[in-house]
Amino acid sequence: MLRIDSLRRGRFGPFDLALAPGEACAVTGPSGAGKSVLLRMVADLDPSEGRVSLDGTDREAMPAPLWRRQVTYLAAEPGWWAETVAEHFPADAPSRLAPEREALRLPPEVFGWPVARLSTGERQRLALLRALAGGPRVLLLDEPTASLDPDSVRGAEAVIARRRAAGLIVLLVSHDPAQVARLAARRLAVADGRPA
Ligand SMILES: Nc1ncnc2c1ncn2[C@@H]1O[C@H](COP(=O)(O)OP(=O)(O)OP(=O)(O)O)[C@@H](O)[C@H]1O
Repeated sequence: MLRIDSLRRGRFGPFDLALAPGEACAVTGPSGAGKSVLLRMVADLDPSEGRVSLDGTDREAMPAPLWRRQVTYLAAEPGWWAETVAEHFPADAPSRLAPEREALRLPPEVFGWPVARLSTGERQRLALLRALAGGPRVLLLDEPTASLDPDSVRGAEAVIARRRAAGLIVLLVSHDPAQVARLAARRLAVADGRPA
């Protein structure tokens, strides 16, 4: 269970939310409302006040890198820090993530590609695969399919749905109402930095 209690930072919040394993909640609201700020606070990427816990363990009780491996944020524009794709993944990723790579319509050779040659959509699909590689229990998805063609959107949604069936909790920011309806049974509307 992911619990968010009175999570706030400056003019953002307070936010309260509880999500059980396998649940997905869409964070909706206009541009600039504070959706990404909320996701970044949950991932402990920005300082915040309030309480966030996973199965009763407060995030303060564990080192930040361990928290972020369990509660993983996928930015709308993910960063790449090494030359090749493979350097961003654990060594066993090509075999372990093969079914998900395939569902995302990426070829087996993709791990050998230089990051510089990746298209925008390839970057977005690889960033989703990278976020899944650490085996997160909570995935914070910030417009995860904004640059994808319809077939790739379906592939990404199938990958997310399969992980949810295995217990993954998802917080999803999406501006596509149809995608929100497909992926998330719950909604958290945000306006002017607060729950609306
Ligand atoms: N670290 C920060 N500190 C203060 N203000 C911030 C910070 N990050 C973003 N903001 C501002 O807070 C507001 C909300 O930003 P945020 O990125 O959460 O919007 P959003 O709801 O995700 O919008 P979009 O749909 O356009 O991505 C914006 O006005 C932004 O400029």
